[in-house]
Amino acid sequence: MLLAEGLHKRYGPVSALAGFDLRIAPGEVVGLVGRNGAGKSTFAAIASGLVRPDRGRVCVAGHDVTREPRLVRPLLGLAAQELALYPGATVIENLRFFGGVQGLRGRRLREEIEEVGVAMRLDDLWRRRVRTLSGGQQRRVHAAVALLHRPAVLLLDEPTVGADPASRKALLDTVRGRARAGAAVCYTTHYLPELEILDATVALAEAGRVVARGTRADLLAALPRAADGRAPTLDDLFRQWTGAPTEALDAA
Ligand SMILES: Nc1ncnc2c1ncn2[C@@H]1O[C@H](COP(=O)(O)OP(=O)(O)OP(=O)(O)O)[C@@H](O)[C@H]1O
Repeated sequence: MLLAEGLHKRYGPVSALAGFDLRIAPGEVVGLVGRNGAGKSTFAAIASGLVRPDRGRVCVAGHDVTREPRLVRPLLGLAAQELALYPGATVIENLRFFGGVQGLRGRRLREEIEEVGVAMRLDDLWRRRVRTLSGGQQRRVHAAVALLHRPAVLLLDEPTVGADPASRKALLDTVRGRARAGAAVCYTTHYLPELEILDATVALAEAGRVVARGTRADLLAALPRAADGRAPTLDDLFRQWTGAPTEALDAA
């Protein structure tokens, strides 16, 4: 379980988070959406212990991310927006290295690499150096690293950027499977149809806070019907809070 309470973070004059609260239950996928600069990546960086909040706290399974990093680290898997891989090493060398950092050894390491590699369609790429892969392929390896040790909490920040349809499906299926197995997942995206595929609940961030939170059905039920009687959609929800046109989501 992940619990973020009252997070504040400033970068000089910029307020990145201003009272950000979020709770994610085991087995739940939360789709964290919001326009550029709303604070989504800052939240992921704080929740994974990479950045300290000015105020507020994040707990994973009851442990404070800032105060108890050694306890929390094995429970977390982060695929940040920026790739963190060794470009001169092969795919399998990267997975072995990062699996080892997470404490996987021997047979368990081999089995987890095999499983995540097949699930994420990496099996043709094992011996390729990361720097020779396409952007979408690199992002797939990056997400595989986050999944490798079966963390209780997964933080995935726009993991499908640049993914072709088959790779997108592979990743979404894998994430859904991990949630069914009990992981709490925070999934950031600008592509709202992914929330349906993941059967995600929604957290909508705006100006450093979560301004709407709930199941898709509950949030949509609270919206008025359009003048033409059309049932409201997630795009309508997004537009109501951010004023941003829907096209901005797909273009992002
Ligand atoms: N390291 C940093 N230094 C200065 N400002 C930063 C830094 N990181 C984030 N910010 C600022 O904090 C605010 C929130 O940024 P953040 O990256 O968390 O937004 P986001 O919701 O993830 O956006 P996007 O959808 O573009 O990924 C923005 O105004 C951004 O410019």
